Order: sequence, then structure tokens, then C-alpha cells
Amino acid sequence: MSAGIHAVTTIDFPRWDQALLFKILDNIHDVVLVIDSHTTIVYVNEAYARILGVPVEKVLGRRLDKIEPDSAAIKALHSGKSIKGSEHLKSLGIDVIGSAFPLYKGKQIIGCISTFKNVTEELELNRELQQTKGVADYLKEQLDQWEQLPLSFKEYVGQNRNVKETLILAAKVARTDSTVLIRGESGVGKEVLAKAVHNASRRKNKPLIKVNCAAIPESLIESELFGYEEGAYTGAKKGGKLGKFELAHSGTIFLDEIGDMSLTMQAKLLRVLQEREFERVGGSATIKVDIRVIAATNRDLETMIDEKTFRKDLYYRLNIVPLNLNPLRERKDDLIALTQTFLDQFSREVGHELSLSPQVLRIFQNYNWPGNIRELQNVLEHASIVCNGSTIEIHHLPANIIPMNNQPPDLKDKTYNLKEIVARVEKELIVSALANNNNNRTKTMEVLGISRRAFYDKLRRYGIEE
Ligand SMILES: Nc1ncnc2c1ncn2[C@@H]1O[C@H](COP(=O)(O)OP(=O)(O)OP(=O)(O)O)[C@@H](O)[C@H]1O
Repeated sequence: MSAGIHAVTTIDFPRWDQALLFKILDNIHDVVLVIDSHTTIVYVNEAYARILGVPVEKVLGRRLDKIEPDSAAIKALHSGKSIKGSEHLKSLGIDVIGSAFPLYKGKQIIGCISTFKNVTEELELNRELQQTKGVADYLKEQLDQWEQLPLSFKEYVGQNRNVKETLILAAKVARTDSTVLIRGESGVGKEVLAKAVHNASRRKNKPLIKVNCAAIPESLIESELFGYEEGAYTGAKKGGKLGKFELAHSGTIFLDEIGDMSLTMQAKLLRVLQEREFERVGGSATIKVDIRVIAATNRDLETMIDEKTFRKDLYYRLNIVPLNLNPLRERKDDLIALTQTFLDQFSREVGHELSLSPQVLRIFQNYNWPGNIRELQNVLEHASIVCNGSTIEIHHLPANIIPMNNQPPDLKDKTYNLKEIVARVEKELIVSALANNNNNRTKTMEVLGISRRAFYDKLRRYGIEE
């Protein structure tokens, strides 16, 4: 057979007429479209209607340059060169792949043939596949990082995605000497995280010294942090006293509630952070320390900067690696695991297995936990003591977490004495005042009209503060 000839005749195929050729073209799976030199569509096969969903009569005789002016068929017609590849058909909103090549009569171009198939679904699937692969890679990376977390972080109960990300970042920064700022509401586990960072650092066998900046009265904080020399002030101990910074030498200092420090103390702290040196109260010798600083706060430091109650330069010194811990109400996916951890702990303490009734679990899921993990722990401790059996029921819970419609109807039925009732109401008021004031303790004590000392006493007594 000579080059260019692709057909012969037989008994069954005595001749090759137009009807037979059209039938063959109609059975081709891909779209075949022919235009003339003016881009008028002169032929389309049946696949056109099947694949593109447009009836053949609607396109025959129409100008392709009006329907799809940027199509490969028109480009091939105008350039005289064949084109292969994928294109997006704007008029139909689909992606196709195929080829277009010019038709010559002698040297003159009389039209163009375009063949293509719809690959929109394949492209979409491919996109989805790429995305799924990306997500899988991300999760694998997270899992690898999770598996490589130092033990101190793995003991931190929390599978919530944000918490995990924070832990992974915390584990990375733990290996360095960088200053860390832990942010989150009261009771979310900032101190637990600070300990985990310290225990995963090269300083783990050196001291971790905690300073609660909010609990120390303004007049004492300087000597608490920097220590004092003998005779520095009336009542000063003989031989002086080491401050927290000296105690933390070669280890870590954990400055809790840093947002509650006065501006004067902030200035002094800034110097230690910059120079790693200070003088004791009443002393003149400069003391150098090698410390890692971890600070924590539940305050909105950015607003405090705007209100000029927190120094911007100190903020930048502290905020080198911020670690954020979500409030419990935003990570209810951790509620069951945390509950189980505490139930195991209290089961061991009371000497028998404890579990929650489904009603209690529902209350836990719906409650918004203003006191966060600490509150959950305290509620379970309370319930484990009150409950004599093995299942914790609604009436074993502290009153403030039981919704109104579940409250016991009459306190007379109970064996509470007046002191107990007052304590319950007092605790309830403090917890809700803390929640209403964004856990800002200074504001809360102002609202409640009690002194700092009385406030911290009550926090401790009611287990709101450990
Ligand atoms: N992920 C956790 N797994 C187990 N227990 C936790 C976890 N996070 C916090 N806790 C427990 O919750 C209580 C409160 O935690 P922590 O003292 O670290 O909170 P905090 O954010 O530092 O609170 P505050 O701002 O009031 O100082 C602690 O008893 C701690 O053991």
C-alpha cells in the first residue's frame, strides 16, 4: 500500500462513500470538529453532542470565532501549523485535551480539523489528588514531628490540632535558649507547657524557678526577683537573700502572669533580659546570670501596650517565640482525654474506679469552662470526693457548672450547712467574675471589692488557683 492511502475495497466494503465515512467518524470516542477558512463549523461528529452536551444542529453553520475565539482550531487555521495540548473552552466552562491541524487544498488553507476530549473531571480529580497528597504529606510531617516530641511533651494531654501545633513548635524552641512567651487564659496549662519546655531543654537538670508576678505585692517583687543584701531594709534577713534570678542561674526562670507587673518592674526586668545582669536590692555589685526566660500571661498585651500599661520594648523582648494555648471551650475534642486522665488520677486516690454518667458528660460538653483545664480538674476532684459509688452523677457536681434546668429543686433536701452554701455561692461568683473580666485577676478583685491577699486566698481555698 502506497504512502497516503489508508483504505482498500472488499466485498463487504465495495466503496468508500460519505455515509460510511460519517458513520466511522460518529463512532470515534473523541470530538471531531471541522471549520472552513471563515471559521464556520461545517462538521461535528456525534461525540460532540455526547461529550459537550450541545445538540449538533445548534453549532453547525455557526462561526467558531464568535463562540470560542481563542480556540486551538482558530490558531491552527491562522498559523497554518498544527497544535497539540490542553485548553479551556470558555463558552462551555470545560477543559479539553486534543489537537488541531489545518486542512490544505494545494497550498491554500481551506479549513481546520480539531479533535479533542473533555478532561474536566480528570483535571478536577487530579487537583483533588494533589490536594489530598499535600494534606497527607502535611499530616505525615506532623505525625513524624509528634513522634519525635520529647517525652515531656507527649505527657501533655491534648490531641487538638492547634494544641499539637503549639507543642511541636514548643519542642523545637525547647532545644534553643530563646525566650518563650506562653499565651492563654487562666488554667489552660501554661505552666505545664513551661515545665515541658524546660524538661526538654539542655537545662533540664538545672533549676526551673517560678515567679507569680501577680501574687507578689509591688513592694516585695523587686527583692523577690533580684534578692537583697543584709540590712537593705528593716526586717531584711541576716546575710541577705538570693532572688529568683540568682536561684535560676544556669536553669530557667518562669515569669508567670507577666502582664500583671508594674511599669517600674517592667523597666527593671527589661534590663535583665537585655544584659542578663542586675544588682541586689541595697547592693552595688553587678550580678551576672545565665538563664533561659519563659514568660506567660492571660492578658491582652497588645491592648495593654496601646493603653501604655505594658512596655513595647519588653513585649518585643518576650514575644520572640509566642506559644498560644486555646481555651478548653475551643478544644472540646480534648475534653474526653483530659477527663479520663483526671478520672484515672482520682480513681487511684479514692481507691476505686470512677466513671461519668452520660448526663454528666453532656453537661461537660455544653459547659464553657471559663476556668479551663484547672476547672475541669477541680470539678472532677470535687465529684470524686462527693461520689460514694463509681459513677459520677449530676448531683455530685459543683452547683456552678450545673445548668439551671438541672439544679436540685430544693437545698433543704441536702445536708449542706450555711458555711458550705456560702462557700459554694462565693466560688460561683468568683468563677463567673473571672470569666466576665476575661480572667484578668486585677480587674476581678476590683469588681469583687476584695483585697489581693483575700482574692488569692479564696482562689486557693476553692481550688480555682492551684
Ligand atoms: N494538657 C494537660 N494535661 C493534663 N493536665 C493539664 C494539662 N494542662 C493543664 N493541666 C492541669 O490543669 C491545671 C492548670 O494548669 P496550669 O497551672 O499549667 O495552667 P495556667 O495556664 O498556667 O494557669 P494560670 O494562668 O492560672 O497560671 C494544672 O493542675 C495542670 O496540671
